[in-house]
Amino acid sequence: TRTTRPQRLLKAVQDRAIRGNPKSVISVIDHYCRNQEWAMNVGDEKGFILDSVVSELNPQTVLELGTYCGYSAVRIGRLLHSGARLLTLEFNPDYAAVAREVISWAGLENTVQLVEGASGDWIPRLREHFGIHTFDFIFLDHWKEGYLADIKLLEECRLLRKGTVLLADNVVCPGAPDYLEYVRKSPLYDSRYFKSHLEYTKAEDGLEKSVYLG
Ligand SMILES: Cc1ncnc2c1ncn2[C@@H]1O[C@H](/C=C/CNC(=O)c2cc(-c3ccc(F)cc3)cc(O)c2O)[C@@H](O)[C@H]1O
Ligand SMILES: [Mg+2]
Repeated sequence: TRTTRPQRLLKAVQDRAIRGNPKSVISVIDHYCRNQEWAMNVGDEKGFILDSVVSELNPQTVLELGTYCGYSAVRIGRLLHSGARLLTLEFNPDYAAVAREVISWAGLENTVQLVEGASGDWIPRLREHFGIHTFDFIFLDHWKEGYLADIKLLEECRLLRKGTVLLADNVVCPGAPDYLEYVRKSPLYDSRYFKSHLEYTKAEDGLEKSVYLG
């Protein structure tokens, strides 16, 4: 049977990227998705904003919701200092299998841990299962209608602390209106929009950065 888009993206990484070199994995995926086959990675333009938020924060514990092919897990993981860890949740086993290969090709298997399953099932178990106290940084990039439920669940599970930064992809395209309204209205958050473009296109999109005030 035909290969899937994630499998073709992985093949491009294995054929063209240098093993153990996250920067080359990122540039191979961006080149492939810009020139051969679009895919819903955060991409290079919004990725640059993601990089600056992570670099400024220098987080020790990071959570990502929605791994897909592992592009943003590699983007974030490459910037983490020794001892820092990224947990990334992915419920589609085919995407998870591709993402594990991409993360391993980048040489980040000791920094990035992919956990297979639904965010709603796993968030309540992260503390007891992984010994996580609170997260320093959270990247939301899974189904857009799931953003709001998951941020509320993270609050309930007390996995946020004063200063935890949440960064949400696609708040304009495809859009996450209920999430945006919540973080912009809630006194619990100090929220700011970073205008950018939908990956590999000229369409508007952007990232919402929300700091939990506790
Ligand atoms: C509750 C739960 N738990 C665990 N994993 C979960 C999960 N819910 C979803 N996932 C996983 O996360 C990824 C899903 C990503 C969804 N992203 C988008 O839909 C998306 C779409 C566009 C887009 C924009 C314009 C268009 F015309 C078409 C598409 C751009 C983007 O950047 C996107 O992120 C995917 O790997 C899915 O399996
Ligand atoms: Mg996205």
